[in-house]
Formats: sequence, C-alpha cells, structure tokens
Amino acid sequence: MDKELEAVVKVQNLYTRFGEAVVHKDISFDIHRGEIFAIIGGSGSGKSTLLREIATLNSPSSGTIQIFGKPLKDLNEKEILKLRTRFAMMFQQGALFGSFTVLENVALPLKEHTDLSSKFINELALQKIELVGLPLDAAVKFPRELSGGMIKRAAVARSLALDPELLLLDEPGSGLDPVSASALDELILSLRESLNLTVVLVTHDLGSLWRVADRVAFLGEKILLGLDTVANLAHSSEPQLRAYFRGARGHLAYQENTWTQK
Ligand SMILES: Nc1ncnc2c1ncn2[C@@H]1O[C@H](COP(=O)(O)OP(=O)(O)OP(=O)(O)O)[C@@H](O)[C@H]1O
Repeated sequence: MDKELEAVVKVQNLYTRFGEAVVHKDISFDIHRGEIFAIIGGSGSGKSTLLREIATLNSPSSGTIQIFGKPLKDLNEKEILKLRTRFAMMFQQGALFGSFTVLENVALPLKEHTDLSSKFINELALQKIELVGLPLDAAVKFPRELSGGMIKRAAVARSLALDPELLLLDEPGSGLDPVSASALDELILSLRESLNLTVVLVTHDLGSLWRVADRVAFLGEKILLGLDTVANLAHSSEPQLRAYFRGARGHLAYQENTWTQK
C-alpha cells in the first residue's frame, strides 16, 4: 500500500446514544487513503451503527466525523448529497432492485446523478460489470437469476458506478460459501489496487479479515479496545481481543494465517 497518510475519514471523540443506551464512548481514529480498514467486535458492539454514521445515514450524539476533510455536522443537506456521490455503501443483502436487470441496476446511480446519454450510461455500466469480473451476459439477467456471489459482484458494480473514492461495506461476505467469500476478498483487493479505493468494511469473517484488512478497529465495552494490524490484535493480551481471536473460529483463522504468513 502507498503510504500517503491522508485521512479520508477522521472520527474524533464520537459518542452514540440511543435513549439511555450508550453504544459508543469517545471513539477516535483515522482511515487513510488507499487503506482497507475493518471494523470488528462482538454482536451489538456498534459496528454497523458506526459505519452508518460514516455513511451520513445516522448522526452521532456528539463528536465529529470528517470525510475528505469535511466535518459532516457542518454540511447542509445539499452538501451532504454532493458528498454522497464521492462514496458508496453496500449493505449486507446487496440490495439490488429485483425488477431491474443487472445493467439497469448498475446504470441507476448514473441516471440519477448525471446528465449523460443513455448510450454512454450503458457503456459505463457495462465497464463496471466487467470490472467486477461478471460475464457480460449477466448484464441482461435479473438478480433472481444470479448466484449469491454474482449478486454481490453486481452490487459492488453498482457501488462503483459513480467512481467513488471510498467504499463502505457492511458484511460483504455474509451468506456466501467460503469459495465465493474468498473470491469477493480478491475482488476487494484488486479494486483497491486498480482504483486506489479506500475501503471500510464491517465483518464477522475472520478469514476475510486476515486476507484483506490493513488495519482493524476493535469495538468492545463501547470503546475502541484496539486499533492495529490484524496480526498485532491477534497477539494482544487484552481479554476481549484474546477471546475474539482465540475462540474456535478465530483460532482456526489465526493458525491458517500464521502458517501462510500474510
Ligand atoms: N436505530 C436504533 N435505535 C435504537 N437502538 C439502536 C438503533 N440502531 C442500533 N441500535 C442499538 O445499538 C447497538 C449496536 O447496534 P449495531 O447494529 O451497530 O451493532 P453491531 O456491532 O453491528 O451488531 P451485529 O454484529 O450483531 O450486526 C445495539 O444494541 C442496537 O440494538
């Protein structure tokens, strides 16, 4: 990875409360351009909420989030809409429109946000479909005609439609078999390489974590319990981190990856 340490996302002293319930307490970290940054932690530790806050879909109770140097709380609605064209978020289910073909799904953001001709939009959409490794005949298929792995690729293609600088992925591998999940990891790595994308992902998949993440934020006890490479976190003596990485699944991923040495 190129070591330009420009902060694409900057989270400072972030607190999140839902009523009386505190989810995040004083969380701060930076995500650098070109980095693949993972957010992990136990169930209910606030991973998806944090990702939604970065995606401007939820507001934190206090603290600041800056994206591309812009503090989100200073932006008006129009500026938020403009900012949203510079990043894309892919939700767990992929969320393609079932009544649209893959091509129509990928073309949709271009139709909404540009004045380009239909012909040019279709050409651009086809390029994205090719970029994510889908066969071109998938373009005319409906989501129900695709495998789980192909649906995820199509959703990634749609996320890339407006050439975002930042891609936010919530559990990208969920529901995939291990081979398709691993192919999706390869896609994420290759997109980072070819497009210099910054990627933030929430994941429960430890195999994927070892394969793709440059750095990892571990949420627990409402705070940021760890922020480091996956190898360093896996060796941490912090009890929650130990339990996470030395649990049965964590242990397997740990062994595999210390044998193959990432
Ligand atoms: N809109 C909301 N209103 C009230 N509580 C919420 C809301 N969104 C999230 N929460 C609560 O915030 C906490 C964190 O939820 P979140 O979905 O961010 O956790 P998570 O770490 O992503 O969990 P999981 O790994 O199970 O998906 C949970 O206790 C959840 O119930």
